[in-house]
Amino acid sequence: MAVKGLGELDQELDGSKVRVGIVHARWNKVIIDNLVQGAKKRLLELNVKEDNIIIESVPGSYELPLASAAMFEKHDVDVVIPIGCLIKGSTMHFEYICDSVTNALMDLQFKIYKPVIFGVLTCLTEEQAEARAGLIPGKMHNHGEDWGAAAVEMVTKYSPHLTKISGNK
Ligand SMILES: Nc1c(NC[C@H](O)[C@H](O)[C@H](O)CO)[nH]c(=O)[nH]c1=O
Ligand SMILES: CC(=O)[C@@H](O)COP(=O)(O)O
Repeated sequence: MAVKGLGELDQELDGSKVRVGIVHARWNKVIIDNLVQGAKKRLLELNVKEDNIIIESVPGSYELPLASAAMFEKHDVDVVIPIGCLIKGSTMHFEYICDSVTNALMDLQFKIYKPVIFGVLTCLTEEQAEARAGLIPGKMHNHGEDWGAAAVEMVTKYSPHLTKISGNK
């Protein structure tokens, strides 16, 4: 039995009223395309309406935090799934972007009290990224699917309980 993964849900999820923003980087496009497609597939399976899934792109993962913040205002979404794929090169570029993007996405949640999913792969090799995008048959599943499910779960379970602390309606 697989140890990794989201595990079983503890309640049924219905995304029929949930609006989701997906903002994805264009770096490492083959990986990104599959991750976005996996996230969208899972959202539709959880009854999110196609019209309520708004997808935009940015150049690279470094641009994801600001664009994620803007998605809430621009499209009035309940949750954003920023999707990126960072692959280690030969400089410290990878480490700085991994660290700053991760922190910025976490911080964003506590500025606006709305869920921001962590849809960023931080891989040491292209093969690691391909496996996590479900591109190597029999190896790993498409992690985009997990991010779609996490988005609906976070809105369903927690968004209604963040109104007092945030002042959001
Ligand atoms: N090396 C990767 C990048 N680099 C680009 C930056 O994210 C950014 O777009 C640029 O520095 C302009 O601000 N982005 C990825 O998403 N993945 C990488 O592996
Ligand atoms: C996008 C860059 O700035 C690039 O030079 C970083 O190089 P590397 O990915 O090999 O660390």
